[in-house]
Amino acid sequence: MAAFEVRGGRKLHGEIIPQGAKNEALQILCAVLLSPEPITISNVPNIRDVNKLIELLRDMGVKVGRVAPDTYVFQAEDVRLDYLDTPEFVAQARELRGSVMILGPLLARYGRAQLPKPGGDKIGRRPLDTHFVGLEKLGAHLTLEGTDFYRLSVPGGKLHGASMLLDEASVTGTANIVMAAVLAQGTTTIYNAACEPYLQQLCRMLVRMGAKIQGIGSNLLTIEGVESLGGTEHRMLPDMIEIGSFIGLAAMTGSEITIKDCQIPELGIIPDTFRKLGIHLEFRGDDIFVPAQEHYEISTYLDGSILTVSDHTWPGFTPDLLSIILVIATQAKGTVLIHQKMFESRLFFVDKLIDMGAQIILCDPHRATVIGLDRHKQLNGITMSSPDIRAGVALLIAALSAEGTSKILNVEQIDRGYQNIDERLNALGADIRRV
Ligand SMILES: CC(=O)N[C@H]1[C@@H](OP(=O)(O)OP(=O)(O)OC[C@H]2O[C@@H](n3ccc(=O)[nH]c3=O)[C@H](O)[C@@H]2O)O[C@H](CO)[C@@H](O)[C@@H]1O
Ligand SMILES: C=C(OP(=O)(O)O)C(=O)O
Repeated sequence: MAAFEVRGGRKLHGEIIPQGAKNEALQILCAVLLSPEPITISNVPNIRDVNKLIELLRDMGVKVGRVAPDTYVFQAEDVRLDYLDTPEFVAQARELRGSVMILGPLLARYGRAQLPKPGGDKIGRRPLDTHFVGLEKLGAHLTLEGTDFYRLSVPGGKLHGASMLLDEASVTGTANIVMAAVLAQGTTTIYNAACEPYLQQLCRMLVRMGAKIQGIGSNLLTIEGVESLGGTEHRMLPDMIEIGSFIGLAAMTGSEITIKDCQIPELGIIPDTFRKLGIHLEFRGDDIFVPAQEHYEISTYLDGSILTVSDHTWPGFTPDLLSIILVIATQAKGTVLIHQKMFESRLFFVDKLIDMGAQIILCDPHRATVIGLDRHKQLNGITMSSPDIRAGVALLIAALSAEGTSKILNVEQIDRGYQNIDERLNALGADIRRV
């Protein structure tokens, strides 16, 4: 297990370029299974989860060529369905959440698919029912083996369009159903579809491949199935969670940082949510400039009551940035209630922040009240372990702002989603050693 040794208390300075988006990449990579023609994808982040999915696709028979450090060409001409029966496949698919999105494309193109319960962050229950109910509505037949192996087949070989109202706007669930519906016979309508930018990116890529999708960006998608899809080129958006993490890092360490090429219109309410914590952000063209701020003050509601920051499906605030919001609130002036509605085990990492000296009350698994220290007292460096990808980065931010040295164990969690984070932050003046 790798660890980071972090000497805190340094001011960072300079420019940083966000990586391509992890959660977009996982959708887009699965979509290459839909066509026998070459698909070129650029701005691919070099991170564990993405590399594992690329390896999985290669092992399934997809031709993979790396034509530049961040650009790959994929061609799924001969997919080896027999690979799905091997223990190697099961082990690979279990390692990341994104593997679940091979189901839709495989069913649409080959009429069969299977998967063990996928991996990803252990942050509470992560049901897949929306995926399966949607695929069943399109005509797939699901067989469950135990509670953690799913086999799907399509009697007659071809999916059929259907109308459906999803019980929740699941991101990967919507992606799976869309990828199945684009090659189904007839028309599919998906109401209560997730509509976040990465899903819009997926839909736009599918349209360039020949799919017929209407309503992109809304929660009502209408898809007219086509016979086959062709190749295309696609460029990944910058990772909005990384952008938010850098904003948080700058605020917490009192540093001046410019985050380059953010595609600001795609960030939704993320910038304004940071502003509610009193963090100044300036848009300079497509860059976000975060000035060094000695103090930042959490706003209240108009009637003076304590602010709540909570997650919601897009266009609400993403759950993946709540851990970052929570950590930066520990050094703000004022109080905020963090309400993580979607996941029930994502706030337990606050114990580590409390050990570092932060003032936090974990009210219940979903809610934590943070009473900001307003820098009257710095956090203390400690040894801690990274429980999940976003808590891991929140702890890294805490360690970079803390007095003394911290050790963060289990940084593989951070490596799942942040590209060379130690080197990139050291280039801004941080002192992080991988040990
Ligand atoms: C690989 C990938 O893309 N992972 C992201 C994806 O996961 P993923 O697609 O797995 O997450 P889902 O959107 O399915 O659901 C997230 C959680 O929220 C709950 N839920 C969801 C929708 C809803 O309307 N109500 C509700 O309560 C679900 O039960 C689940 O517990 O989306 C999540 C929610 O943005 C992000 O945290 C993950 O980083
Ligand atoms: C929860 C996350 O990832 P995954 O769904 O891959 O576990 C995340 O990216 O914050």
